[in-house]
Amino acid sequence: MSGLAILTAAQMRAAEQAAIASGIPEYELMERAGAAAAEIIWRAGAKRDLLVLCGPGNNGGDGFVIARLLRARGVPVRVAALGESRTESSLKARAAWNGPVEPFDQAAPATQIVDALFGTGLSRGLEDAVADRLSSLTAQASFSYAVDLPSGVDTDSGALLSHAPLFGVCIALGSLKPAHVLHPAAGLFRRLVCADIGIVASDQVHRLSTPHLTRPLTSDHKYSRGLVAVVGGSMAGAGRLAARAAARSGAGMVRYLAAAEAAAGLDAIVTVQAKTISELESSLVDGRLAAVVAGPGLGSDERAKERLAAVLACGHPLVLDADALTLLGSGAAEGIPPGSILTPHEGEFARLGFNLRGDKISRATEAARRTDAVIVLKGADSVVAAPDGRVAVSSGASPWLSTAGTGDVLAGLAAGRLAVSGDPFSAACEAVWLHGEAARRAGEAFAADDLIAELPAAIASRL
Ligand SMILES: NC(=O)C1=CN([C@@H]2O[C@H](COP(=O)(O)OP(=O)(O)OC[C@H]3O[C@@H](n4cnc5c(N)ncnc54)[C@H](O)[C@@H]3O)[C@@H](O)[C@H]2O)[C@@H](O)CC1
Ligand SMILES: Nc1ncnc2c1ncn2[C@@H]1O[C@H](COP(=O)(O)OP(=O)(O)O)[C@@H](O)[C@H]1O
Ligand SMILES: [K+]
Repeated sequence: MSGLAILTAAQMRAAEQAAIASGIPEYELMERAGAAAAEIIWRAGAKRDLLVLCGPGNNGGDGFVIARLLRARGVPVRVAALGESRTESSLKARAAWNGPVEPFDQAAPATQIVDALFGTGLSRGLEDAVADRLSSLTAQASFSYAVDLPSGVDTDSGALLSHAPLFGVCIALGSLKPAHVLHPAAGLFRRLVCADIGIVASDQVHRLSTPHLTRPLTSDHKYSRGLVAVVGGSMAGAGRLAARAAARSGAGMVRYLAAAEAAAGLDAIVTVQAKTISELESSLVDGRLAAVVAGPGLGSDERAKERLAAVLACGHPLVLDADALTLLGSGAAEGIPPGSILTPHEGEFARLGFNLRGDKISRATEAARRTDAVIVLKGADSVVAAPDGRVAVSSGASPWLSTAGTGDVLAGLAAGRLAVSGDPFSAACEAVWLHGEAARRAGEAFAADDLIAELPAAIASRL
């Protein structure tokens, strides 16, 4: 499963250098980038008047190419530059522009605006006056495009180095960058398009793509399709949400290992009384178990600790979430069975005690390496990282997911997919995608239970 590649600024520069070494001149890359962007702008805005804001580097160079090509198609184009062009290619692009260049601080608004001020070379925030003017010109335009990146964002972390407006379209050049998928930068445009300019890049880190799921075989039976156990705890509702999500994930069978007299809320789920540690231990002794979920509603007292210890000792691939992560704390680097998945949100991630700084992709990748488990670092931009360095980043999930219990649903779903395929990275990717798709189908103001009801349709859409 692989989607669009995501490259850091340094990786993008290396890929660009490799393309140049293979015989494509840098200026040719700029012409390709400008042509691809001009085509997208032409299709959206046709002959509406256009203002291109050009910065001093190659992002500005792309802007001059866009201006020239659209003017040749009959678009009334004006160009405003922020100072002189400073790179060889941008000087060439500027020289090829056959119209006037206005000073940036005096440019009048236009129906369409192109932000080609800064891209991957931005090293610090824009000056306030520049950021304010960019925002004001963008707000006054009906069509707005950010070339490569909205000016003011940090390419590798998605942080805002200065304030930036909301753009209609962001035109990523050559490949995606982390700022296209990580918040807050990923929230600065309504639509993202990636223009192919002939750069070849590894997709070790990529945008989460739509999964290809398979139907059960005629030879399948409930155990071959995957047996999931959900470890119940003191807050039974959370465990039941996980169990019911697992039951609608495509897995063959779900057992709910109850800590109290409570059924799982779906007759198809087999409730096993596992109040005592020895009951829990013996219910986990089953070679057919393909995935065990623990954490949702587990609790944080001594009993919960003992239950978690029994789970960690069982040897089956685990999905650990919520209280299990909090109880693990800094013990997460040891003792997690192979093939497991951890699904922390940022708060739980911090409690795992890795003391990692930096962008979300790097932190999740390092945590996956240290735990030898797949990490799903959740949020509006969920990062799925495998110990071998593969990463998939999901963006664009419904903000309505920020409601209680949706994480429990994700944990059960991940366990179900893990039981089906046995591959923790693809299982986690499938779960995050299906979770997002179920949310899209559930619409607005849904409860976590409603999300579960949408899972079969979400799965059906990918068969
Ligand atoms: N990497 C590639 O493969 C390609 C890159 N292209 C374009 O080139 C861009 C990168 O170009 P550059 O590396 O020249 O960088 P940028 O054009 O993003 O800007 C860097 C320039 O701005 C200055 N600068 C940085 N932060 C500033 C600030 N806050 N205020 C004032 N000046 C500041 C720097 O000193 C440098 O001169 C990409 O985003 C893309 O648009 C395309 O031309 C084609 C291919
Ligand atoms: N603003 C948001 N936009 C998109 N998805 C979100 C947002 N906030 C949370 N989510 C998703 O919702 C789920 C919440 O999980 P979690 O925080 O563990 O909640 P709970 O513990 O209540 O189940 C995660 O899958 C997360 O990625
Ligand atoms: K830009």
